[in-house]
Formats: sequence, C-alpha cells, structure tokens
Amino acid sequence: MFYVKKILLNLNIKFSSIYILEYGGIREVTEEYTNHMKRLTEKILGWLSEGLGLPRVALTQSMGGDTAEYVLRINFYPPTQHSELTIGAAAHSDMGAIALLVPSEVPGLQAFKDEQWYDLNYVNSAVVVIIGDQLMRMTNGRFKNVFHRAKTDRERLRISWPVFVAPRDDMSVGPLPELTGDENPPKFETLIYKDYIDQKIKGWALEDLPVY
Ligand SMILES: O=C(O)CCC(=O)C(=O)O
Ligand SMILES: [Fe+2]
Repeated sequence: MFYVKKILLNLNIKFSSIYILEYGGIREVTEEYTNHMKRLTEKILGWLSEGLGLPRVALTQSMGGDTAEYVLRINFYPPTQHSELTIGAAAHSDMGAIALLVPSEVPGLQAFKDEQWYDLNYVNSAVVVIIGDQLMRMTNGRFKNVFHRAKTDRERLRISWPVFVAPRDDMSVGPLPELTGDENPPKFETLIYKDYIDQKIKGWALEDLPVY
C-alpha cells in the first residue's frame, strides 16, 4: 500500500516540477484556476442536486461543504513514437466525487460507454465533467461514474489539468437517505472515504496499476 502511494506521489512531484521549471508562476496560476474550478463545481453540484429533487446545496453539503478537498493534478504525457502501444493514463474511474477538466487541444481522452471507447473531441473553452465513484455512491447509482483513459500523442506533448473534488478522508460516504427507501434500498455500503480508497487500491493488480 505504502509502495503504491509512494509511486503515485513521486510521479506527481516529478511532472509538476517539470512544469514549474518550464513555465514558472505556478502558485498564482494554480490558485486562480482552483478558485474558478471551485465556483464551477459548486454550481454543477447545485444543478445535479436539483435534478435529483434535492435542495441546491445537498450534494455539496454531503461532501462536507467547505471541508471538501480540491486537488489539481497536472498530467504530463510526453510524445511517444508508438503511441498506439503506449497508455498515458490507464482505464479507471476517479475515486472522488467529481472532476473538472479543461481538455488539452492534443486529443487523447477517451470514455467507455456501451462496451466501446469513444474519443472526446476537443471543444475550445469547454470543461469536461467526470462523475467519480463517490457521487455514484452518494446518489445510490442515479449518477454513474465514468470509466475513462488517456492516450499519448505521437508528436505532441499533452498536458491535462483535472481538478478533483473529494470528501475529506475521514468522512462517511454512502447513499443519501433522501435517495433511498423501501422501494430503492441502498446499493452501496457506507464507508469512511479513506477506507474506500484503501480498498480500491488493494484491488488493483500491479500489472494494471493506473499511471497517475
Ligand atoms: O489526461 C486526461 O485527459 C485524463 C486524466 C485523468 O483521467 C486523471 O488524471 O484522472
Ligand atoms: Fe481520471
């Protein structure tokens, strides 16, 4: 377990420092970017809550309100000659609740639906919204997590900037009582978020360890 976490940490540090060296000013840019993403996340969670017939603040609050964690990851995919054989980010669903991603103009992100992979087209100024495991668990499956992966490009460097929103590690997360009942029993166990992460990582075989 520790070993896996260490690999993930090292990769993030390595890629982030390349970015800092190349572009500088990372703190200001990151803070501003994350602030915008936080506002947008709360708006989107508000719309999703209303779509479920819940008060606008329901999903944000179920994630701990202002204690929810926002993590910006910078994925750095160097060009690879044999891009068809090189996986950038292996197929996975995100562990947290929701992720917002400003897509790179270098294509590569794919989503799995109806037993096949679809390329996500780049749309200038669009934001990709990825439903993660916790939003699926909280809504008792009304919103589904999405399996996705990223390919590398043959010639161009690809960088992506997802912001992940997740409950605090010690929060209990499970189907909201408002969304369950006799007709609709809970489909997921309520778990402390950290225990959920540990369980999920333990289930990964080393050979299909996601590269992120
Ligand atoms: O690079 C991308 O487009 C997706 C990255 C991703 O799925 C992730 O970091 O969880
Ligand atoms: Fe992801």
